[in-house]
Amino acid sequence: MPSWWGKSSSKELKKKANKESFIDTLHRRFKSPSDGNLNGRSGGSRRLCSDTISERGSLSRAVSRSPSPSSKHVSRCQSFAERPHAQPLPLPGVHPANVGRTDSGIGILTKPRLEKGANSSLFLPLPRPGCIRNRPNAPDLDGDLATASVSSESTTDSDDPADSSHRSPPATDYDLGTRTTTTSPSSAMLKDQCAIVNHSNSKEAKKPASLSFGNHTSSTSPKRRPISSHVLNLQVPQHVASGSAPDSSMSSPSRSPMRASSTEQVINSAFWAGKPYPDVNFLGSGHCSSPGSGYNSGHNSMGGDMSGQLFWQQSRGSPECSPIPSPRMTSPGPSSRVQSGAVTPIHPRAGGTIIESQTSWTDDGKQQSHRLPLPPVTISSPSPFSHSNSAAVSPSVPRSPGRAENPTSPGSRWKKGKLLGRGTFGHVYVGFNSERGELCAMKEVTLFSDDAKSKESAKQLMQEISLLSRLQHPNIVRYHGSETVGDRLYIYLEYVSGGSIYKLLQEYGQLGELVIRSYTQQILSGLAFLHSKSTVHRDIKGANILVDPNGRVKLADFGMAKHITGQSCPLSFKGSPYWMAPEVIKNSNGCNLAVDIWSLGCTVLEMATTKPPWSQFEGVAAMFKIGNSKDLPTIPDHLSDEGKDFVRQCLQRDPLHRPTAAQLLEHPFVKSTAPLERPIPSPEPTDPPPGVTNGVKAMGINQARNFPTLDSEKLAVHSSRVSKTGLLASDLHIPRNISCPVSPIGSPLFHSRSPQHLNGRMSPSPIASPRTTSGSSTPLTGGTGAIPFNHLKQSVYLQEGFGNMPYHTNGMYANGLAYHDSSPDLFRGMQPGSPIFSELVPCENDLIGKQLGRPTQGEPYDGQSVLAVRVSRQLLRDHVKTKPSLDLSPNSPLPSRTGAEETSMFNKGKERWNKFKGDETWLEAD
Ligand SMILES: Nc1ncnc2c1ncn2[C@@H]1O[C@H](COP(=O)(O)OP(=O)(O)OP(=O)(O)O)[C@@H](O)[C@H]1O
Repeated sequence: MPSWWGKSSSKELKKKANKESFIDTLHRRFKSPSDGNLNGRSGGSRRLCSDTISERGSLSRAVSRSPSPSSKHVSRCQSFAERPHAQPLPLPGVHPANVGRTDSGIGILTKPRLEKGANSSLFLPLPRPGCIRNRPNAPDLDGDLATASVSSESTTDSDDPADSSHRSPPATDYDLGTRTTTTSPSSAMLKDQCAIVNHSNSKEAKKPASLSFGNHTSSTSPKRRPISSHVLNLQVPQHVASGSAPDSSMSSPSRSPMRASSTEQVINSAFWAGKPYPDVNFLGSGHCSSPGSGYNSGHNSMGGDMSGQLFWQQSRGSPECSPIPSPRMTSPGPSSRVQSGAVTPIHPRAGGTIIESQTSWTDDGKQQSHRLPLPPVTISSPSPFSHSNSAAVSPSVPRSPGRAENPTSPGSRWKKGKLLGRGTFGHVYVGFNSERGELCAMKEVTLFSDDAKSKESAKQLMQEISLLSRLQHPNIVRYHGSETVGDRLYIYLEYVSGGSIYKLLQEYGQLGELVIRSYTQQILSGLAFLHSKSTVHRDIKGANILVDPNGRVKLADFGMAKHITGQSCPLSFKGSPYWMAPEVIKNSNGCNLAVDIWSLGCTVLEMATTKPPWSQFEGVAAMFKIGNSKDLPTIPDHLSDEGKDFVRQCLQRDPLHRPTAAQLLEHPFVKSTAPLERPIPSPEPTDPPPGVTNGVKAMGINQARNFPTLDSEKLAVHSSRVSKTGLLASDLHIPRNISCPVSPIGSPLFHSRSPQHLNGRMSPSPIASPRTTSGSSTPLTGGTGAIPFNHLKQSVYLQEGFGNMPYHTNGMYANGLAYHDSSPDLFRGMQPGSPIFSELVPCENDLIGKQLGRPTQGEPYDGQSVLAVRVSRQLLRDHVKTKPSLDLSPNSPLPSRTGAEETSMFNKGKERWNKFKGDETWLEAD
């Protein structure tokens, strides 16, 4: 055992207690009814130190033994007092060799002391430095957490992330020791700790800051800050919405070599030379989004570490862990994030490390910590997150596949796979459900409680969870649920395997305009939906936009998102510098939602050039340029006039002049955008009648369960566009490459399968047609009945069952299988108001059906069923290629057939499909 054991263990003991309280608070906040009457405060405060330590050990052991979430879990929900085998951890100062590590992993020598501590009013009798003052009347942890988001917006003391991460090791230990001597329970210890941190921060804040955002004028000399740590820690005084400084990679001293480099550059920059730009009234909460984005997921998000954001670096390599592992990601070399400690999830001591490892590692470059021994006790209990923050809040949101069988522990069904990327809060892994064969993205966050950064991170995570759980849109990454497992929080998200736009740009260079148009259109679609929910993303940039293999785009990383209640509200200093709107930098009033539009304009430029605007400037200089000049960024010549105009529209300095996302969807740059998706080959059914089942499978469970939820708001948003556009058949954009929907695979035989047939987890359709409900319809769809239907280039999504497949835009999609082909014949002739067209148009609770003269009340929509039925059967007829013969009229008979006839028809269809597939000419005869 290294010599630092004693000191470190003392620190660990204290941190453990604090962490317990912290996690307990999380549990209380997300406590499910099943958790019983968990008095968070008392429960947490009454915990004995020994219990806490013991549990920690248990957790640690559990982790090391089975890093997979699927392993037995230890829940913080259970009272430690209920754990008979809980045992204390080794005492500080005890050499590991002397710690009798039993099966329970308990250091025998530690027990008496711990018990003593436990008996002495539950506190660890650690020294308390007299220089540390307790915060008088400090609010309890609940309060802290409950107002976590507020804290950053209302507190007067900025939680400079640098403080926590850059305190000298001795001071840190001293502080930690101090906390442990408090006579309060663990929760109180956390409070004290927070007080200490705040105190520290306060002191730090009193120092001349290198840069002060806010009404306070920056008044510092860069010399006042140690280069290695604080130079780039922008001290961000709060304005209305400020407070704790963000989590901070900003404060991370060594996120990456590039950061170090950047630091030097910053030091040498004019700005840091003591010449702040007085005209730039930097205000805000100090939240500068994901520093992890900074270098890991796209950089330049302001989250504290300006060192990683002040300079645009074109070739950082893949900032994220590509599905194709890059050396950077896997190499432990100096440039790797792991080594750089770049992306510390929540707490610097957790970042960039293999949590499962008990290997000590440096903290702040000087201090070491280690994992505690692991008792054998592993207790699995429901996680508060699982209940209150999971998809359970929305019946239409699919929880993790395992939830149906094990609703209390979704994570137990997911196995952690390869690392996808790292962010501010933690690591993101592929999750695989070996029982379902499904994938997800698991964001793993280690929860710490001993500093303001952790609280801030927790706040943002909870905010992200809260928002995402209510957002269901094809262009927004899907949230499946979350849970706490031990001291880790797992957030289960839709897996978008293509990575971010940023990553694509870094790996493949600038995008072609058609791709830019498509991506932009989809981003806009997501933003329009998000804004319709009065929610602003605040961190739109390439790194936070994921792309799936089919070119579908999804907004991600809602850690900075905020629900706003009015048209405008005080703007927090959040975002990524290069993408940040002027009003955010200047804190002028404006429509909050418009900040996303500005960022979108920057993102368009990013897609066109691989760099955000003003990337030639250092970050702060760029911010000055954005916030204090009248200049517009250079728009590349190769962008079309429409593209240039689109960018100019977005980059209007007056936010009130910027079009809304819904309005921009009408911009010619994106209005006629065609989807990029390629046809999805439809596996051939092997057996006729069983082929029905095969066909269903072929469509994919994920597809079937990922249709967007029927959302009247969505319909309203899109229908409003429709109403402006007018319903002209000529506007119908039928993309090329019809795929599965017209395949005979989607024969009427499919109709007999109810949605539940897919996997028993699908919910009944709220828009099921009589045929569907009778169990005979919904061809092609496998029963999902979902139709993200875009007509007139409008995105209208209908869904039943699970929902949220990123489908959208200028294609007609049914059942997760998009009509990719501009096979106009199938739809040509459909006029607004025509029966078939009407059937394709969702009519429930939207304006479209009314405009089309369709019944809008009481008549379920099943247009896709009708269309699919007719298309399928037409394809089975002799004159398939003779498009004029296609009778898509809803009045065309749908003769009932016997099973044998259906089978025969299916076989014919299959044969014909095999003949036709791959031959697109038949669809282009006209
Ligand atoms: N749903 C997902 N599917 C695939 N990859 C993902 C997904 N979510 C995140 N990732 C990957 O993980 C990386 C980090 O994720 P994310 O940005 O959400 O974490 P974060 O902590 O919020 O980061 P940030 O520092 O940007 O706030 C991303 O850059 C991306 O590469």
